[in-house]
Amino acid sequence: MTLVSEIRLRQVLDSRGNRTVEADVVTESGGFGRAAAPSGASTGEYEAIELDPSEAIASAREHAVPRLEGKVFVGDQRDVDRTLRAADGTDDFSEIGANSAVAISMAASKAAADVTGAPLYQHLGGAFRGEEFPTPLGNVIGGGEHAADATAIQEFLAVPVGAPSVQDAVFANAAVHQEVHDLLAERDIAAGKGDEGAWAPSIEDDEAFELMAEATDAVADEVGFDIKFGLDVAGAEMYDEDDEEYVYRETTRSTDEQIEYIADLVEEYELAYVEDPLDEDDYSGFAELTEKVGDRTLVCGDDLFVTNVERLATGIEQGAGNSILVKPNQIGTLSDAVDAVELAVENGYEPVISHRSGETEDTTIAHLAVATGAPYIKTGAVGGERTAKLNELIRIEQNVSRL
Ligand SMILES: O=C(O)[C@@H](CO)OP(=O)(O)O
Ligand SMILES: [Mg+2]
Repeated sequence: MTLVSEIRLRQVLDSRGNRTVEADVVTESGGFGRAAAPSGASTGEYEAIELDPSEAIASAREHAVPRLEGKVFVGDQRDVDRTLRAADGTDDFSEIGANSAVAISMAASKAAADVTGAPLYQHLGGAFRGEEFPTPLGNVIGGGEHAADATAIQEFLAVPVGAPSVQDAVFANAAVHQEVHDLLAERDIAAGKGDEGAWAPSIEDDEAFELMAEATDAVADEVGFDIKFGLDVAGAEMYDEDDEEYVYRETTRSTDEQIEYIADLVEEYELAYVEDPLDEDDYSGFAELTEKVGDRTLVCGDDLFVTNVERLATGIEQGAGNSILVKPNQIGTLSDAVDAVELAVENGYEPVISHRSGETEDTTIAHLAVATGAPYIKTGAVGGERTAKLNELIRIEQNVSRL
């Protein structure tokens, strides 16, 4: 075991051109790891706190770095993460920032993997990992908080359920993205891209459903395996608390109507996945929808659970959802993220390891997905910061990844 000898923190750019925290961790034996914090736009109310990167760095240098350097063994991830929590001293990382915490936590894991010479997924998951791979959920049409004047539903995601390999799955999602572009062009609909590289046309959700159905069918015919699709509704972003209704482009829906609407969509389009169909406080709405369609589709909590075991435990108690989105920066450390995966799996909830809308070229989540044997990963379909993770999965599948 080797001690952390030095932690360097700096500001770098994320995919939106915003500043974010990058950490380097160096060990006494010369191991090295580097990681950067991603950042959300449709952030949940109960997420750990992201500070302005310069404040996060200053605070981490004052409170966390002195407790880690020369004191903590880099391979003891739980101790690294416990030390970050103790240095912060709050429940939500509001002192050093979840952005500093997650960058240091992930960089430490990479430094530890470097020391042992193992790929990161093996360091995190053990010698027998690397046989099971997640199905990638690929965002191909989107709007909500990720693009102005586009669909009300935040993400329409291709789900290549029948793909024989990660590589086939990743290529299929990119092909669906391309097919949607061609269908939009045929209909003379102009579209730029949203924050995650999905097409962001100014269309009603109904039309997006048609496009997704057509595009996934066309690509499935070409590749010869089944491709379904799913949604991130990002319900909390469309919920108007005063009027107690969900606000779409041209219409509004009460909670009951929203549950009915989503259940009908699951039926009509055989949706494989529905994330945040309801507001982040609505455990009972989630439970009602799960009761209706949970045997046919994944009902996933993102803003509902925020990768937090306490919130997940409440959901499990109430039967709210059957799946959890896992974003390390939402909770602050890798240990916390793994705890959420483990609690989910023990209770029959499917974990989906996820990127943020603001990303970097960091590939930690690809390794985390393989390390935990997660059945799904959500990390976009195209765009350098998205393909960084997807291409890393392809390399891991070929067993040629390092860091
Ligand atoms: O809502 C989400 O699931 C994410 C990622 O797609 O978006 P953001 O990072 O903006 O919260
Ligand atoms: Mg979401």
